[in-house]
Amino acid sequence: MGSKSVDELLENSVGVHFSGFHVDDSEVRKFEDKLQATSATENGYKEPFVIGVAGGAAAGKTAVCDMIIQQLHDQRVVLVNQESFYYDLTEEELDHVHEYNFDHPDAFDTEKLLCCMEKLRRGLAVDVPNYDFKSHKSKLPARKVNPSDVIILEGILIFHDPRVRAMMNMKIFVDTDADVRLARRIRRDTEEKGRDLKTVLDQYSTFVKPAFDDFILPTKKYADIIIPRGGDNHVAIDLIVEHIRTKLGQHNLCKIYPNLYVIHSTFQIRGMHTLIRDAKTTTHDFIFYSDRLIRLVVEHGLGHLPFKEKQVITPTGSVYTGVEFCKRLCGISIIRSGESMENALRACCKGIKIGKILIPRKGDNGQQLIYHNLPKDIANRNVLLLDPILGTGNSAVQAISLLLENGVQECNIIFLNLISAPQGVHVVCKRFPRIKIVTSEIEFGLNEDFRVVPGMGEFGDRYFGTDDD
Ligand SMILES: Nc1ncnc2c1ncn2[C@@H]1O[C@H](COP(=O)(O)OP(=O)(O)O)[C@@H](O)[C@H]1O
Ligand SMILES: Nc1ccn([C@@H]2O[C@H](COP(=O)(O)O)[C@@H](O)[C@H]2O)c(=O)n1
Ligand SMILES: [Mg+2]
Repeated sequence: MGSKSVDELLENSVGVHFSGFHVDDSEVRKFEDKLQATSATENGYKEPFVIGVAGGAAAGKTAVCDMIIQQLHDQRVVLVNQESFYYDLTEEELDHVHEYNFDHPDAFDTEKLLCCMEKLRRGLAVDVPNYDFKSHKSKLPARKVNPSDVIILEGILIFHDPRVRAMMNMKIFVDTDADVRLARRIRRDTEEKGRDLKTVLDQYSTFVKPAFDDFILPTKKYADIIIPRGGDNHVAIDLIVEHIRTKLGQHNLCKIYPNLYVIHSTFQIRGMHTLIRDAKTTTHDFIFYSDRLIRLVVEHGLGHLPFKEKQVITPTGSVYTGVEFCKRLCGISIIRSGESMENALRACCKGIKIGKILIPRKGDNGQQLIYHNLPKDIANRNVLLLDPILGTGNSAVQAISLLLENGVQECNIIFLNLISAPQGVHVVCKRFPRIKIVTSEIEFGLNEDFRVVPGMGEFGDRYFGTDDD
C-alpha cells in the first residue's frame, strides 16, 4: 500500500477534524505497511539518532553504553549488540570451536544486522537474535526490540562495514590499553563464560590480538570521538550525552519549519500523554491530564508573544530588569475541541477575550459553513488559536484564512495544539510560513481515514463526555 501525499490527503479530506481512536489491528498493519513504503522523513516519523560504539573486546564498550543509557534516562534508548548477529556454528565448526575466529568480520551476519537496523530506523519493531556464548548459537526466544529515539549499536567490528557506518549519526571508539583488555577478558571469560585460562589465552594470541590489529584498530579512524579509559572517562561521557540531547531536542519537522515549536519532552509529559491516549482512561482522568498538558502548551505559547523590557524596584530597593506581558491579545477556539483549551488560557491571561470559529464537516450539498464570533478589534491583536489536534490541516487553514481576512497579521498568530500530524504541519506551515505552531507531540501521521495516529480519539467527545452513548 502506498502512502498518500500531503496534497492528495488535503484534496480527499472533508474537513475531518478528529484523531485516531478506534485503531484496530488491521489499521495498525496498514499503517505499518505505509511506513514501510515511505521514508522516515517523508511521513514525518522522527528518525532515531544512531550511535556506533566500537573498540577491542573487553575495552568497556558495554560499560560506556550503559552509562550513556543511564544518563539519557528520559529518552527511549535501545542497545543493539553486534554479537547478537554472530552466525550459528555448524556441528562441524562446533567440533573444532578452538579453531574458529570469532574476531573476523566474516563471523557476523551483517546483512541481517542491516535489515534489523533499517526497520528500526523506519519505526518498526524487530526480533534481534539472542546469541548464547556457551553454545555459540542463537537461542529462542529472540529479543523484541521496539523503535526508539536513540539506537546504540555496539560491537568490536561495528565500524567495519561502510553500510553500517553510514547509518550512524555519531561514532565512538573506546580506546583501552591492550593489557587492561586482556586482564578484563581473562576475568570475564573464566568467571562469566566458564572457560579455562589456557583456552582464553590461546584464543587471544591466535585470533583476538591479530584481529584487533588487522580489523578493529584500522576502524578507529572512522570515529568522531575516541574515549580513552572507557567508562572511567566521565567527562567524555557527559559531553557525549549533552551532544545527543541537543540533537534529540529537535524533531525533523522543526528543522524544516523554524516556526514549529515542540515542547521539551519529559517523563511527566510522556506520562500524561500515555494516560490521555489510553482508550481505557475515564472521562474524569482524560479531562484532568488533558488540562495539565493544555496548560503547559498555553504557557509555552505565551512565551512566544512579543515582550517589552520593564524595570521594577524590589522591596529591597534594588532594580530588577524584567519584561512586561503583551496586553493586546485574544484567544480564538475552533469549536468544539478548541473550547477545552479556553480555561487554561483564561487562567494564564486575566480577562482575555476569547472568540470562536465553527468549521463543521461538509454538508450534503458540499458547502462548508463557517460560523465565527471574533473580537471587533482582532486586527490589532496577537491571536492564540486553540485546537488540541492538528490533523490534515484543513480546518486550521480555514480558521487562519478567516483570521487573515479579518485583518490579523500572519506573524501575530500562534496556533496551539496538543498533538500535530506531520501532514497538517506541512499544510499549515507551507501556506502560512509566518505563523507559529506550538505543540506537545508530533504524531506518526494520518491513517487511510485521515485520523491522526497514534492519536487520542475524538478529543471533543472524550473531553466533554459525549463518547459514552
Ligand atoms: N572502567 C572499568 N573498570 C573496571 N572494570 C571494567 C570497566 N569497564 C568495564 N569493566 C569490566 O570489564 C569487562 C569488559 O567490559 P565490557 O563493558 O563488557 O567490555 P566490552 O563490551 O567492550 O567487551 C566487564 O567484566 C566489565 O565489568
Ligand atoms: N561464541 C563466541 C563469540 C564471541 N566471542 C568473543 O567475544 C568477543 C566480542 O565480545 P565483546 O563483548 O568483548 O565485544 C570477541 O573478542 C570474540 O572473540 C567468543 O569468545 N565466543
Ligand atoms: Mg560488550
